[in-house]
Amino acid sequence: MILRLDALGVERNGRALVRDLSLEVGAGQIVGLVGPNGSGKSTALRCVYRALAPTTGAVLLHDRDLTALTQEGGSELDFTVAEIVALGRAPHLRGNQALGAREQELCRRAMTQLDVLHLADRGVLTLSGGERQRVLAARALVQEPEVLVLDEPTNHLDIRHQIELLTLLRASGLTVVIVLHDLNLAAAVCDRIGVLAEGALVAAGTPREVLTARLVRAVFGIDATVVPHPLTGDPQLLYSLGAPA
Ligand SMILES: Nc1ncnc2c1ncn2[C@@H]1O[C@H](COP(=O)(O)OP(=O)(O)OP(=O)(O)O)[C@@H](O)[C@H]1O
Repeated sequence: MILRLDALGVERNGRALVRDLSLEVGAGQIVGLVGPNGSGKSTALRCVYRALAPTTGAVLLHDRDLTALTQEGGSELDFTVAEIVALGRAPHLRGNQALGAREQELCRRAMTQLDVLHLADRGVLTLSGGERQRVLAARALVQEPEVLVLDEPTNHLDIRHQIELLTLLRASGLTVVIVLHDLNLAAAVCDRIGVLAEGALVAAGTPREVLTARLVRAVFGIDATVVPHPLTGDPQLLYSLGAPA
């Protein structure tokens, strides 16, 4: 087990934002967190990438408590796209060492994969939401991280770029923890899904085990018809709007 959330709890102002959350992420797995707005997904992820210290419990990377490790900060002021992506290599370089040929090739490949190479010399502050999101994904990829933690990485992306990003994640073999709102995309990309409601894990398992009409009704309060995807067999949810008044 690479990553383990062990009875994680986060409290703020006497309110439990995350309660007793335990979840395991195996090597090479893509584990999704889904749930309604405000259910604690981002708060849980913040504990994983150490932006937030849990009130109780722990996040363990290879059985080592992450809160004991140092935190690296990052700022994204007015850098160019190429500079931001290159910053992803910083943890692998010594001091002010410049990027070598292999490093530059890695950055170039990631920018090509995320379709931002043509933006290499643009300032990040001038980008659209989706372009910026893709630049941040390219930076994450060039880090060659042991665990990639992504909070709604498809936010702002058009459907082609959503599919391309998730396809890339699948092909990367990386261990990924990802928050997604789109349950159909979550079903397609995740090996396992954890469902949060009011800060607590209410279901966890494969997409097929978890994404049932009953669970969607109970957690999201909506009716959905769940059908197997005709090509992949993944559960897919069909929604219909209420009848017009
Ligand atoms: N620092 C904080 N102080 C007080 N309340 C907070 C703080 N951070 C988050 N919250 C509250 O905790 C709850 C969970 O927030 P969180 O961002 O984890 O939800 P989420 O599941 O990621 O939601 P969304 O789907 O809307 O992105 C929300 O009600 C939010 O308002």
